[in-house]
Amino acid sequence: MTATTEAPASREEIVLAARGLAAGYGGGAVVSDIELEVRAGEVVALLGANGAGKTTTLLTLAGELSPTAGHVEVLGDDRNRRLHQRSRAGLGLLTEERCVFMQLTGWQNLKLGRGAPSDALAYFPELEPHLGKQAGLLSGGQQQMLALARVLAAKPQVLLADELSLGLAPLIVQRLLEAVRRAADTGVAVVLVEQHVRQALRVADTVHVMRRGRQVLTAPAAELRDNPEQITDLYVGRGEAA
Ligand SMILES: Nc1ncnc2c1ncn2[C@@H]1O[C@H](COP(=O)(O)OP(=O)(O)OP(=O)(O)O)[C@@H](O)[C@H]1O
Repeated sequence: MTATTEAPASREEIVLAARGLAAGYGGGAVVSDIELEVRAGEVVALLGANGAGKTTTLLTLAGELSPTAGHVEVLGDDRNRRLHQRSRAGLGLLTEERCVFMQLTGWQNLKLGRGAPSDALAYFPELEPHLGKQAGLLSGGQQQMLALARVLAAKPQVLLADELSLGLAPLIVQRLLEAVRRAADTGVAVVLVEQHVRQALRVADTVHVMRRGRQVLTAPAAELRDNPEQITDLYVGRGEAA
């Protein structure tokens, strides 16, 4: 759930940052030395092979996990806040599990959000004819659109999205990522964890590639679009600076 209690951030303002961040499970760090800045209107993609530490990083940015070192700043607040507190301040999170109430209808799902259903439908008008159905009976793509629409309708200042595209057809992935880009173009700061490298490069401004819990490349997406293999090489350690 999200809320918008802060004044909207101006472009170029850093609204989310990780400084020397380390985090993990049960006291041990599985990600370390994470340095990241996200400005209003910017889409930052976290890429990397399975197990590289993308989700762990995202959950720590959200406040689901506490840092074991370093800190996260959200909208100027560098205290170790929990997810519900960051949500109240204007952070929206979509986790890998589809954030949809399967027993409720599409409409009920939208009404449970903090934003207006009409704002949600402005992102995905194709959902409208299906909103009377129980969400559990919608397709995977429709469920994901519903989840993203509900979060975006709440007008978050920061959106963290983990593998929106998991198991979905390329055209749906494109739709979802285009909506994320549109939201960023209205000023939302976005961090996107994505497996589809080419699709991510199309919408991202900045890319961080992770390997074994560390950043191995930070670069403007535009520099990588013609050579996405450079990224997947890094997944397996090829092309990494010695
Ligand atoms: N709940 C957990 N408890 C213990 N270890 C975990 C937990 N979740 C993830 N890990 C471990 O942390 C490391 C990083 O996992 P993480 O999910 O952050 O990677 P990822 O890059 O998001 O991978 P994927 O693309 O497969 O989701 C992995 O070694 C993983 O096994």
